[in-house]
Formats: sequence, structure tokens, C-alpha cells
Amino acid sequence: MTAIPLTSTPSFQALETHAVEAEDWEMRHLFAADPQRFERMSIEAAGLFLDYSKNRLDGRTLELLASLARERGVEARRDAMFAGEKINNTENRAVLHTALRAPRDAQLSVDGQDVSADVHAVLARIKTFTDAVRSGDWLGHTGKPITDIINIGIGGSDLGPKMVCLALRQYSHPSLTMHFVSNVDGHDMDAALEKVNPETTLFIIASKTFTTAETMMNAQTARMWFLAHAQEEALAKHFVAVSTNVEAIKKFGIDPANMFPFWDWVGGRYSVWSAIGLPVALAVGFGYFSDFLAGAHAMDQHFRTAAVEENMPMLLALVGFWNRQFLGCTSVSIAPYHQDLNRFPAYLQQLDMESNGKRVTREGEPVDTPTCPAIWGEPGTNGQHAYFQLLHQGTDVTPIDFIAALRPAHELQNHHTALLANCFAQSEAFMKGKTIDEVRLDLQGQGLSLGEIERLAPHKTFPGNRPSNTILMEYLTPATLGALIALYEHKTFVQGVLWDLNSFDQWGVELGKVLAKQVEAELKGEPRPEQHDSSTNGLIARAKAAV
Ligand SMILES: O=P(O)(O)OC[C@H]1O[C@](O)(CO)[C@@H](O)[C@@H]1O
Repeated sequence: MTAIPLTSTPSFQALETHAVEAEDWEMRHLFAADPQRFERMSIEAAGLFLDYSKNRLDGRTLELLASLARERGVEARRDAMFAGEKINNTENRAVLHTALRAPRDAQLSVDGQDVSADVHAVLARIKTFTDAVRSGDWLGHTGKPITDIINIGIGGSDLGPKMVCLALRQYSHPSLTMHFVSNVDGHDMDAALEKVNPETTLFIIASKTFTTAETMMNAQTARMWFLAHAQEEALAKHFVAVSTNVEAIKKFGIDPANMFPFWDWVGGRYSVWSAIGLPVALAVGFGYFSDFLAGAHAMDQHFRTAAVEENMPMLLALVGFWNRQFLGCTSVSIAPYHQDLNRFPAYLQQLDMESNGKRVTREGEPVDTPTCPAIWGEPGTNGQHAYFQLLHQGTDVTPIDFIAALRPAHELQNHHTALLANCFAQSEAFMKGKTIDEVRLDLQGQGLSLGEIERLAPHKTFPGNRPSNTILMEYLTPATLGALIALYEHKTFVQGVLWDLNSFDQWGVELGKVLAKQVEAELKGEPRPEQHDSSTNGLIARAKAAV
């Protein structure tokens, strides 16, 4: 059934009218008029706290957004996802990453298959394997324990495990070093192999499809490198695979006993909870990996049961939708004020943009509004000294998500105080800005001449009124990290439903893959009449001349 176009829904139309009224709103005045604004526009769930009060909206905006969510059927689609319905309609697949973190007694089956039993059987294997590697019982072919793990994968088979391993650095095994190779650029593999010893290295070949060109090439290179130092029989001690494609892993030469499976109902960018999280379980141990899953499950429970108005992922999604749709914001900046979350923005780029970077609805009709904004960011204080200039005074308004832990995992309290001070001060500055009159007063106080004051004042004025959210947790732990990722997964899902997108396919990555195969054949010398545009032909010719 074709959904009503977004712009034809009564709530959207009411929001359009409301947005015109809201055009002149100044957040500093909204705060002054309502001393309860922070209490009213903040929420706690699953160990996280979200303050969304520094957005250019009011109670009425939130009411209209909540009605829109209901009109677009967000709750029904959420329930369909949790129930295992095939909501990924272009691939005819269920979407069940939430089942990967549900307890053993959760009842769920897809096509007659007991999903819970399958998930927990693989978790048990992950436990046995990771315990053996971590304890030193799993030995390399010359009898030495494993010291280095190289995960070979790309996209969802890299970004999640890499981001989480970095984020949970404090929980990691002291003598296991994790490496991640994703890029087909040989510099990536070369740099990793330089650091490791084949006797003590374990390779994880992580690929849902086990056909991804970059991963297959990197896996073959790793295999050849290993076989230059050891016999074929030794492979079983040093290569394991994570995939849904058992035939392909056999063909590659990995024993299915060394394969950790997952299922087609787990999307690549939602897969860190599956066996794709093997590097995480190796790094932090199965106990903390279970805590990570439990944190995400706590957020799932909240998302599943809380009313729209009290539902953290829905609120984050609705506020983001307002900023995108009615304030015209084309990108969102993610600012973790926690060094260990430094890969979190990159992780969210795939999660959000591969999910909602779409221009047709679930039924293939062109969308009638803009969809996913671009997602980007860096750890906050570093960003402050790089691109925050544009965020404060540039011509585009970019909403920011500030993310911080209230307590550090170190004893350098003065550093942590400075970090939090920066985080909170930035959100205040974005909201309040500094008017030209305030700037003039400041400059007068410094004893500047009138001419100097008028020359400098426009440069020192901050428009303010720039939206941000702040997400806090007590500590960055496996559980709070799990909840944080699940929060963004569900936010992405809700926005996809508002736009009526299929957030679980990614056809947009295919064209480049097909063309790359053709160009690669040409670069290798396959004779072809010049068949591209003059730019592509010219670039190919230059590369061939350089060989
Ligand atoms: O795990 P695979 O099958 O190697 O895929 C890797 C990545 O490639 C993509 O399919 C995009 O090309 C992502 O969706 C996925 O996470």
C-alpha cells in the first residue's frame, strides 16, 4: 500500500504553518520565558540522559511532531520490526538486530526458524572461542599464544568492531593487540602486517556476503603472507571467518568449524551485536561483550514501550527531523567529548547515511521532501580548534550532538573538568550567541575607540540560536556504549519511517562497484575501446602510463 506523501499529511501541514511562526524564535528568549525548559525537554533512559532543550522549538512543536510520528505509523512499524516482519521490502528480509541482544528466553522465529536459539548458540561459540584465545589456551601453529588479531572487513564489518574496541579500550585484554584492515589500498594491509608475527597472529575475515571485493583481496593477501611463513595445515589455527555465506568461506579454505555465522536479517551496519562483534569479545572478554548487548537491549525495551513523547530515540529523531525539514539543516555534526569515542562519528556516518540516504519511498515513489542530512564530526575539543568556527559563524546552521561521560576512567580530574566545561560552554555559546550590542559593550570595556569598536564588532558577533542536543552518561562502559549505539539505530529507524524509506537496503553503493570492476580490468591491460567519458579515459591512461 502506498503511504500518503509526507507533505500531504495533516501533521506535516500543521508543522509547516507552525514553522513559519517559529522563524523568528530566539532560543535565549525561549529559555528566559520558561525556567522549566531543561526539565521539560530532557529525558533519561537505559543509563543515558538526553537534553534536547537547546533546539529551536517549543511544546507545541513537540506535540505536532509526535502526531506526525503517529500518523506515519512509527509505532506500528517499530512493532513490525521487533516481531520479525520483513520490513526490508526490496530484499524481502526481516530486520532483527534487536534479537541479537535479547535474552535467551525471548520468543522469536522467522520463517519457522527459532531466532533466539540460533543467536544464543552462536554466542556460546563466541564465548568458548574468545575465552580460549584470551586465556592463552588457543595456540598458534608453533605452540605460542595469540598476541595480535587482524580483523579484515569493510563497512559494517569494520566500523562497528573498530569503533567499539577503541571505545572500550579501558576494558581490553592487556596483551592482545587489535588491528583493523579495511582499505583495498595496500598501504593498510602492509602497515598491519609489518607489526605482527605470523606465529602469534589470528586473522578474522569478516564479511556478511563474503564477496566484497576489498575484503576478498585483503583476505587473499593475508593468506599468502601467512603461507609464506607456514604450511597449509597451520591455517586453521590462524584464520577464522564471520559470515552468512558458508559456501564462500569453504571455497576460501576456511574450515566451517572456524566460521561464526550470522543471518540475512542482520544488516551490515547493524551487525556489531552479531559475530561481527568477535573482535570486541576478544578484546574485552565475553562478560563485557554481554554487558554491551544488555545495554543495547535496555534501550530496545525503552524504545519498544515508552510513549512517543517519552521515548528517547523517537525524540532524538523528531528533533532531528524538525531541524532537517523546517530549519533546512543539511548536515549534523557529532561531537563526542570523549577521546575513546573518536570513531563514533565515522560509525554513525554509515549507520545514518547508508540507511536514510535515499530519494525514493518504500514503494519507489520520489520523496517529496529532503531526507538524510550529512553526518560528520570529530572529538569535540579537537573540532573546536578546527571547524567550530564555521559552526559558530558560518552561513549554514549545523545542529550538533554533544556526547560526554560525567566521570572519566582516569584520575586526571582536572582534565575531565576542563573537558566537560568545554562541552557545556560550547552548547551554551551555540544557543545564546553574542549580539552586536554585547560585543560593543565588551569592546568599550577594553577601552577601544569608537571607530575600532565598529570595525571589529561584526567580526566578533555570534548569531547563536544554533541547535544542539547533549547526551550524557555516567561512565563510558560496555552497557552505556551499547545503549548509545542502539539509541542512534532507533533514531535512524524512526526518521526512515517518517520519510517512508526502506532504511535497510543500500542499492546506492552498487553502481561504483560494477564500474570499478570494468576499470580494474582495463588498468590490468584488458584491451577495450575507450568507452568512458574523456575524464575517465584520461585518468585511466595516466595510471597505465605510470605502471
Ligand atoms: O560484510 P560485507 O558483505 O563484506 O559488506 C561490507 C559493507 O559493504 C556494504 O554492502 C556496502 O557496499 C555495506 O552495507 C556493508 O556493511
